[in-house]
Amino acid sequence: MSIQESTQKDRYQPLISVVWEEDSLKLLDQRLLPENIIMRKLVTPEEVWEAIHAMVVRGAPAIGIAAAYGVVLGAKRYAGADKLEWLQHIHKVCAYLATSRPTAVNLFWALDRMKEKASRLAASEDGIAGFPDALLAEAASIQAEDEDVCRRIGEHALPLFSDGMGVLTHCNAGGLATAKYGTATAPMYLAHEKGMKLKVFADETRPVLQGARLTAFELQQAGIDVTLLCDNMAGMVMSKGWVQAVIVGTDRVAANGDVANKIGTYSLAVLAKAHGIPFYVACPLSTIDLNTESGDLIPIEERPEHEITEGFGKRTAPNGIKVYNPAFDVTPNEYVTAIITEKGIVRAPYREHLAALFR
Ligand SMILES: CSC[C@@H](O)[C@@H](O)C(=O)COP(=O)(O)O
Repeated sequence: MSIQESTQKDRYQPLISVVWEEDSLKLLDQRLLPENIIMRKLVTPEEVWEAIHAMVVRGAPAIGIAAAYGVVLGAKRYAGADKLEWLQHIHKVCAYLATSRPTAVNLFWALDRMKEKASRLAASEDGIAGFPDALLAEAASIQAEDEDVCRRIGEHALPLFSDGMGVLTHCNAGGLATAKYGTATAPMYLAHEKGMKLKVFADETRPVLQGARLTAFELQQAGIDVTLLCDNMAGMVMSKGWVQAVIVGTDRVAANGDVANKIGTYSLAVLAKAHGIPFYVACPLSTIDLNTESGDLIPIEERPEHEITEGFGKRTAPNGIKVYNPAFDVTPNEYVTAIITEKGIVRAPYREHLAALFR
């Protein structure tokens, strides 16, 4: 991957993870946070593929946004004048970007949207010269809409919280994973804006540490009360009565309400149920996949073993040890108290109520 680096000298807040600037895509390298704030400049779809695969950009909505801009970069390569050929070229670029990560359905959703836009352009009377700009406008809309959607998720979720509540979250479903606000963190930001004080507990989130490196970082930067926990401390903290709600994001919700999210989410949901604590999932409609009937059909990414054996930059396991490293797990719908979307709060029976959101 040939990625050019440019360092942001001044810290700004909130950090925006995906930026289109001067005909190129700039991604905040989330692997390097919180120590280094580095934007990487990408100019080809291959670089975007690698950035998604290597988790330079991560989090379901941000992956979708980055991929949409990847299609724009791919479109620039077509030099011919044949509309059908151009459309075939766009389909090829989309099919390629779709192989970068398997679980977050937002990736496929965003690529489908780019393909639909390309089909409309190809069928129009417009000249092919204007197509790249039209595709860029579509990618920019995906990003702008995500910011609005996340804010609306926050507005719907806010009444579930009250001053002084302890709220536990896992992984990073924050501003860094979206255009802004995040999904699970949106009510935290909105509560903060309104002067409501929540006590947030952020799970460290082994093995990649999105909770420690990203959630703890972005909430702390925003001035929100956040306490970092190792994943195996959640039960103890719940048993002390410090947590009144769990809220997480998701990479894909199946038609029956089963939820795929960062590995460790399922254990949290079971713990929450055992302690009588509501377990909320916050996501945009673009994360709900009615074409996947149930959670067991969601493709779960397996990641390299070094994330576990050398996760802290130092070998912490014997050489040659067998390793299992699924990046996500599936929480069965019976553990999910509610799913909070931009269209409102959905409760069981999920199959019926999720389908109604799309009518
Ligand atoms: C709003 S982001 C929702 C999910 O994508 C998030 O919770 C998550 O599991 C991200 O996993 P990651 O592997 O870091 O991409």
